Amino acid sequence: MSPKLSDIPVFVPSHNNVSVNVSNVTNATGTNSTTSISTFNPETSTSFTPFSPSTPQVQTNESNYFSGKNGEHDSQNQENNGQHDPSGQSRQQSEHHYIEQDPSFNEPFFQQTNLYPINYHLYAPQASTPLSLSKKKNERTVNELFISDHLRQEIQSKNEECLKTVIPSQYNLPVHVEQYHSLYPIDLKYDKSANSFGYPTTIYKVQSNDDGKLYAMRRLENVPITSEKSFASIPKWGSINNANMVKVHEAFTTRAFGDNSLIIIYDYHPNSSTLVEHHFYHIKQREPVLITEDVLWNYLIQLTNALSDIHQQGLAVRKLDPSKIIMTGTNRIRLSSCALPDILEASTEIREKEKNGDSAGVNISTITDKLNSNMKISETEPPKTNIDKNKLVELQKADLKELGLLIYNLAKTSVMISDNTLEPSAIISKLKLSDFFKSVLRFLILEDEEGEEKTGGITVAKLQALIAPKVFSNLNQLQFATDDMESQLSREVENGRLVRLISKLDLISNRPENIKDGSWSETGERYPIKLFRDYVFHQVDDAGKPVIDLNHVITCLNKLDAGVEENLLLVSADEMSCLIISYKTLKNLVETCFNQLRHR
Ligand SMILES: Nc1ncnc2c1ncn2[C@@H]1O[C@H](COP(=O)(O)OP(=O)(O)OP(=O)(O)O)[C@@H](O)[C@H]1O
Repeated sequence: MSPKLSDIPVFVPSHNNVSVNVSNVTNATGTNSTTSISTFNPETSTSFTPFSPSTPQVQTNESNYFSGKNGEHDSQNQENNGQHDPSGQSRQQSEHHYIEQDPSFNEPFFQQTNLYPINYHLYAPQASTPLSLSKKKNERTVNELFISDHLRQEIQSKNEECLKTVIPSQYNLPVHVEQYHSLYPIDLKYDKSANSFGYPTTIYKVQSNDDGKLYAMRRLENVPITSEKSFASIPKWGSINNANMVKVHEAFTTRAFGDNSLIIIYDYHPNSSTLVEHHFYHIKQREPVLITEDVLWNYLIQLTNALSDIHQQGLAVRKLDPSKIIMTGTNRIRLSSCALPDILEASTEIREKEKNGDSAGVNISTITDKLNSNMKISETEPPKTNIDKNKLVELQKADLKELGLLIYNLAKTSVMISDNTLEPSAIISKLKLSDFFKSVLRFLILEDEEGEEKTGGITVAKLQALIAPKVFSNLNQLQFATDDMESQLSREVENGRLVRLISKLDLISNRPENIKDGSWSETGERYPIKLFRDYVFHQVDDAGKPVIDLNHVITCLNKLDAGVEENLLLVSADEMSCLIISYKTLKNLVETCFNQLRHR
């Protein structure tokens, strides 16, 4: 049986009782009471002595005053609000406990924080199957209050990747290469394949000592670069900011690895995978992703976007290989080794000229000397690029053809082709793709010499015009994705607000330096804050089990942060004292106490 509100002994400040009508305090039985009752008034009460009569005035009958709907909780939580029940009578437990939705998860949500690897769902365990929850329209699950689990997991594992380190000596790595330190081999297979560029290649996550940021350092071993003219295109590459290209920062040679390594510094994109890894390998228990027409359109549009900027800068990619395109987020791809083919080709040309007695080259020691004196090649006066115009046009056409071949090869994986003698045109006809897509593929890879003479050949501009209708639907999806991200962000903004509030509450309550005299948290303005903290975080049910209900915590903290007029009933753990106070008053108290703390 629930007690009547009028039976509850009321907190009496040491002076100046203010009588209020408590009609807006919902009592334990859910009916409104109009009993006249004293409220706590911090302005008139500077010190508070907890009311502890020798005979408890609180009726400890079989259910206490938190046992029913009390106006502070939604209908889901009303059974979770029991504080310590001296009678020991147990009450049916709430079905909506935050933890208990997952039977395998027996620990309270904060108890697994130091386990490794990180449990990404620690912050808000996933409801077993959200679809099976029959919720009312106004009801929310815990998951809906936070950033989605999938996105959080993705961001956290990226952050984790950023923090990874190895001991340099274990991997035979230099402690630093120029201003870049904390080298971490990204490709943990540590496989130094020479397939792509003809030189063994490794890629490291590094940190710059200049700006503290992380970068990806690609190293090619033993590259015979003899002139800084090999780096002539780097400033141009560095000036390109394109969403589908990994930004190039600088290039130099170094002897830090004990050889003559060529180094290129790129933006670092944690947890990325190459298209080959993404579509053809099982990595980290992830299934290879199926290549559908939507995926192909998506790649075609993004790569066209990258080529467009690169060609406009008077450059060519020269290498459009699926192992040199990385997936840096959901459906987001980037060209990952730009500038490298330019450097290698320029250095070969220079070496050829040197062999033929041309003095265009500069000795490698000159470059290393410059590097040793901290002079970066990307910062020097850029030597003139000497790709002639006709060659550039040819290279750019080759880029588009390579793009066509890349998409064609990816598309081909979706059909079984037993006859190896089939021409590409016949294979394209067999593909289970729309006619529109097939016509774009034909345009890219089957444009014959004759057609080229008539039309001037393929260019990015022509490709852009051809795929324009698809670009708009892609744009539409992108904008939806941005909307989704924004709504996720707005939820986290709310959570950030609550973290600040919890920090304030914790800074104010139970300060160890004041425990001896008990004068800080136990009396005056701090007392209601302490009781509120217990009310939010330290409730126990009738069986003495802690009530772990995140909904209750968030609801109360939100009301406190908003400073709503609603009153709530706070009871001390020994049930000797209780008080009625509004969230608004509590909010002011928290602010006052926090400011006092700052000026102590
Ligand atoms: N800028 C970057 N930031 C973060 N990771 C990257 C970056 N560029 C590449 N990677 C990652 O580094 C790994 C190795 O890339 P790499 O380009 O060497 O591919 P690969 O398949 O090893 O090719 P190769 O056979 O040429 O060595 C891949 O997992 C790729 O996702």
